[in-house]
Amino acid sequence: MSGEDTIPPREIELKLLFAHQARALLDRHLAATSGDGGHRTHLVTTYYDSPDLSLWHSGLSLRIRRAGRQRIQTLKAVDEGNQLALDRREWEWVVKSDQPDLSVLAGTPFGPQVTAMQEKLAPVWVSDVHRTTYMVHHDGAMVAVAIDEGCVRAGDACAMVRELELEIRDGPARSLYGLALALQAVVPLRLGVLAKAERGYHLLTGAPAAAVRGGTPVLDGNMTLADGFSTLIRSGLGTLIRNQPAAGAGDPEGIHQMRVAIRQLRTMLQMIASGESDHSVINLFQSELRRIGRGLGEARDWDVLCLETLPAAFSTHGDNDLIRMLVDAAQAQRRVAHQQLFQELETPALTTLVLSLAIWIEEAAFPQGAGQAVSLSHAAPELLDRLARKAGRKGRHIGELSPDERHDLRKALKKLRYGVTYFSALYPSRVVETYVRRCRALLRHLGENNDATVAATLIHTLGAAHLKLAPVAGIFARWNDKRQRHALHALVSAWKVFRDTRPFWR
Ligand SMILES: O=P(O)(O)OP(=O)(O)OP(=O)(O)O
Repeated sequence: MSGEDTIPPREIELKLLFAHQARALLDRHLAATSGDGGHRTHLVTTYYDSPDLSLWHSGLSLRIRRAGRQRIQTLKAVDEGNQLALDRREWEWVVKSDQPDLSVLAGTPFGPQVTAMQEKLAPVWVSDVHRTTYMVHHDGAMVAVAIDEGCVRAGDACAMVRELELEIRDGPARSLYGLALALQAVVPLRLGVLAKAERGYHLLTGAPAAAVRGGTPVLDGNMTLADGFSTLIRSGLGTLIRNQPAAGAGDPEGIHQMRVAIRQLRTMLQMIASGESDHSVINLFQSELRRIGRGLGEARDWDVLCLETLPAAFSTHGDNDLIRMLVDAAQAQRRVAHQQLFQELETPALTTLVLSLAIWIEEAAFPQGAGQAVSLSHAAPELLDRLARKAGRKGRHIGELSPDERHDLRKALKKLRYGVTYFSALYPSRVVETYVRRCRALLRHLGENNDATVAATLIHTLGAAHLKLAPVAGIFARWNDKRQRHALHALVSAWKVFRDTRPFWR
């Protein structure tokens, strides 16, 4: 590739993780599929940056790779998208030494920025992998399938690498998903999202994998409804998978973001289903999303109790043995919920679901019937009306709703808020903002209510398992009832304001 290209060269690849014992089977399968024994190389790649890692912080990685006698310098602009596959701008040059040659960067948009740091650049981490590459034809595409085994090193720290990289060489990028799913049928695989440079960064700094907030893709009113749904689902799948490392490390925000992504995906599938007569495929996706969402939900409930509710409930009580016992018992249950979640995330089920959903939308298995070909701006009012009507129905007699009915209202309102946010670019921002602000206020009070209801159930479970905790569970119950009464009061007022807000899409 040349640094002079006006269209930046891109690298689009999907990473998959596999277990050690799957290696031999993978090689046999790929050798049979590609019709050759694979090409083996030993790649030692040194990444360069300044002591304060400014290249990394500005989304760049600069490296020199030794493969045999050859040295290749690569500049990659870190993927900022939110898709399943990593999609990065990449420039490569053959160079003569192990020192970066910055003169060649002049043809890239980052030349001046990197050159200004010339004096400061030094090796920061190294990836050392044995790679076997197979060229595989799949569904009209040519894909380089590389099996990498080795490690990433930073100082004395080292992390094992065992991954499969599927890189599109020719043909549509969506073929990566189909190939990944085909390989998934041969050996259990899990989607991986950390580039080797990212692993080096975590090793060097000790920073854990961070949660990623799912952005809302901006939709254009001229897009078809089907394209709008595809864009949203792609983005939801990206958020789901990209939070897996943080969630798998027990980061509450990673777990939270995965749960939010599941809810959003379910909302979109429900919107798609509303225009279709055959729901069988959508129902399958929904039930798997619901199942995985349940594990995330349980872990999230214990997180909220331990990290927010209990500290707030006992903030004025000082040190007390029974309170400590209650907190310890809650923490123990939280660990159990996390363990169950980690086990689930270690299975290939999430990867299978995500790849199948990606294929379903990319390969137009995605339903195009019942008005999905109309423009978004044409379809949005009807869709939003439907969501608003449902929320309106569930909010009637708000002051008298049971906890379950309030929960239903909360779910309906969340769907409405997602819908409003997705289509917000189609309307003037001022009117959208007022509507969203009021909807959010309502959801906040419903959330407080829900937290109180969930907390009461969880504390009841702990109290039943440890009878000694009865007095402290009683103190908690009084505090919890009081905050729930406040939240209910605020909810009724917020509902009246929201109910009188004009739907901006009409
Ligand atoms: O060989 P590449 O360019 O795919 O790069 P890599 O060493 O596999 O690193 P990354 O994890 O960034 O794809």
